[in-house]
Amino acid sequence: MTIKRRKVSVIGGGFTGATTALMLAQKELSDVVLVDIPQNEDPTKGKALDMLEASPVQGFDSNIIGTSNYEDTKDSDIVVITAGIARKPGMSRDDLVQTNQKVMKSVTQEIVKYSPNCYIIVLTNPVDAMTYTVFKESGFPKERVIGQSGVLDTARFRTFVAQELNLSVKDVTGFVLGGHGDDMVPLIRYSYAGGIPLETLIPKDRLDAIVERTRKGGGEIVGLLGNGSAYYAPAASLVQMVEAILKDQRRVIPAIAYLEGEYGYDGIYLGVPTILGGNGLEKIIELELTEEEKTALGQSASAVKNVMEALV
Ligand SMILES: NC(=O)c1ccc[n+]([C@@H]2O[C@H](COP(=O)([O-])OP(=O)(O)OC[C@H]3O[C@@H](n4cnc5c(N)ncnc54)[C@H](O)[C@@H]3O)[C@@H](O)[C@H]2O)c1
Ligand SMILES: O=C(O)C[C@H](O)C(=O)O
Repeated sequence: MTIKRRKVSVIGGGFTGATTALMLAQKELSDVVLVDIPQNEDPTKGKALDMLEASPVQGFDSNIIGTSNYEDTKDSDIVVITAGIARKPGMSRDDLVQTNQKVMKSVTQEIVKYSPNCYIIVLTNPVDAMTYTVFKESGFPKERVIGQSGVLDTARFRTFVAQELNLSVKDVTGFVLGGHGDDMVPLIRYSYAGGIPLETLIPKDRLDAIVERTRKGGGEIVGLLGNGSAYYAPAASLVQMVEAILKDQRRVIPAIAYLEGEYGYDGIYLGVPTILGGNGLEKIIELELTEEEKTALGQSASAVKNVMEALV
């Protein structure tokens, strides 16, 4: 019996795509195929070769190639989509919808052609609506098409809480519900430091400030970078999701999932707590929400629905 190496293709070889490829290889999760448009083929090959040349120093054995030929993605276990444009200062994620919808449709057709059994994880913004676009275009079951936002938004929240309390980030847990926009809903009631509820450790006004900073976390980085958006923490977030599926970890991870009645929503993709494992999105965890939390989630869902109405 031959044991096959795992293969992850990353579509879009820009900041998030290239960083994701490197992090996947550094963890030896799979071989990696980094795909960009034909005009960028040489720089994409160059990035992949440069990463590969880091492997003897760092001691990882994953292969990495750069390409614009989708045949190279054949039989991928997981395909991550980071292709498209990113926002610049003064723009919202929703301003990207028209351009990126077209990109989602074309790359999905190629993905499906060569890897009809893969799992797809979407990063491209506006990510809730782009995940929906990929779901429709692929014809895949909902368990195999998910989007990334919650791991990143939660990571930002955990970072700010750890800074506030001067504690290890490892001891801080939390999670964020809803769409990946400024109306996202960090759930304080379910957030802890070493098992101790945050509400008992941080005064309300400070917690409110942390929630607000989390909501605007993407914009804070866009403002600082000046010519693009975050990529290190987004790439790390994608890698956590890929790892949960490839290793069948059954981790509780906030992901953008297709809702069919859960939380009172039907036919939209929205960030919710899920179980990710070898079968992709194995379960959506439904929590009892307070009236205030339901209202906040409703606002976030309305923002996602508004973007979905702009889809063609
Ligand atoms: N969901 C999230 O949490 C999250 C986090 C970070 C970034 N993003 C989004 O991810 C996307 C990528 O961000 P980035 O910083 O990597 O941008 P980037 O501009 O650095 O890279 C995008 C790459 O996609 C390529 N591309 C464009 N059209 C393509 C196509 N048809 N096929 C293949 N490749 C194509 C471009 O040539 C470019 O190299 C943006 O939409 C950004 O908003 C989302
Ligand atoms: O903010 C952006 O445009 C990119 C990404 O969605 C993020 O949250 O960092």
